[in-house]
Amino acid sequence: MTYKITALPGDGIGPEILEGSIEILEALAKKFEFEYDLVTKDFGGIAIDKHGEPLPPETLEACQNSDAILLGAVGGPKWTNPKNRPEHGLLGIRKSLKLFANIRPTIVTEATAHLSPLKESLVKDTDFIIVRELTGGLYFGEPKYFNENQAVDTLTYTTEEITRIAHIAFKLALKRKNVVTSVDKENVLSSSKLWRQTLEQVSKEYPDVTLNHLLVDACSMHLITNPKQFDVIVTENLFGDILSDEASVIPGSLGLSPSASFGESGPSLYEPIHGSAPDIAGQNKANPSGMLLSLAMCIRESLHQPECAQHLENIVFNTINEGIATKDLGGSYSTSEVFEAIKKSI
Ligand SMILES: NC(=O)C1=CN([C@@H]2O[C@H](COP(=O)(O)OP(=O)(O)OC[C@H]3O[C@@H](n4cnc5c(N)ncnc54)[C@H](O)[C@@H]3O)[C@@H](O)[C@H]2O)C=CC1
Ligand SMILES: CC(C)CC(=O)C(=O)O
Ligand SMILES: [Mg+2]
Repeated sequence: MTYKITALPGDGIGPEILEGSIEILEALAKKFEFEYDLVTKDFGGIAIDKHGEPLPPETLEACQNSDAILLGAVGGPKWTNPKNRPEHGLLGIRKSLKLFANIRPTIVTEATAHLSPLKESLVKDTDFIIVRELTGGLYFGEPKYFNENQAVDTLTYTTEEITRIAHIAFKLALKRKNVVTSVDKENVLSSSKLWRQTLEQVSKEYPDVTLNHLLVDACSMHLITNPKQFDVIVTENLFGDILSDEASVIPGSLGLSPSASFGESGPSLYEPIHGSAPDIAGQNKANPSGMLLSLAMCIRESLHQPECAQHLENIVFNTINEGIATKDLGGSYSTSEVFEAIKKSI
């Protein structure tokens, strides 16, 4: 079977980390003897410049006809029109492909604990997954507008939206340590009251899984003071966005954290959790690890090559442990030097 992949490099450091990762995929496919067809499409700010919109129909169609999508990052100071921003393309693709479940893992082994700015003893053996609801909540709620005197965003969740993401979290926990921590703001938000109530309801179908609840403000503290307590964290769109950037500090850098987004069916999307990093774009300084670990998730989940995925993950961490790392991890290597070292290891 030849899998179809659409690559969306996007803006800023997006092309820098995705183009090198595509070369790594080529090398891995040769070694592990599998085939794929890859097309690259305009997306984000570059698509606004070339086609007048961040998610042109041709790009969406290519994604819809793919098994997997690899995405760099979008956005930047050049595109500030509130009605036509690169970020709208990102929300658009997630909604159009119904990618409601965003999986963001945080893993720290004995070998990688030294990379964290936090105490090694505190982070060693951390292994949790944030399951972020990705197509509801504040980013999508209507009405949404701003004028001179007032701005409105709407936070809406339905029982159906909460139920389907809850099932993802519980099923994941069954394959892990059987603990789900649901994060909300139930003390003040109506949507969080429904969230908590629905999580309790769904939990009845998973008697072997323990369900805990945390308010989001306290969770943000627990995450970096005792990250080992978590197994699966499930939360709504905005909280998951914020908590996952915070969680990226635990293994060492925002540039290290991967993600995968799934729907009920259709293509899945793989992207690092960081943005286009305009402050370092074009300088060959970006850490490509988050992109490469997202590629590994793609190879495992969409290309069904678990050995290859494991091989890539091992190489990414071995390379860093050999000291071949970018500045965000305390190293002095460029993006292209890291890619070269990884290619050699394959
Ligand atoms: N999935 C996406 O495409 C996302 C896009 N964005 C967009 O990206 C743009 C920039 O947003 P920021 O708030 O600056 O967030 P950012 O995630 O792009 O950068 C935050 C900080 O982390 C650093 N950083 C990020 N990725 C890195 C990497 N791979 N290696 C080394 N350092 C890295 C940056 O240099 C910066 O100092 C905005 O337009 C934002 O809307 C933000 C988050 C996600
Ligand atoms: C445009 C934002 C919602 C992107 C982002 O920060 C994310 O998905 O992590
Ligand atoms: Mg984010």
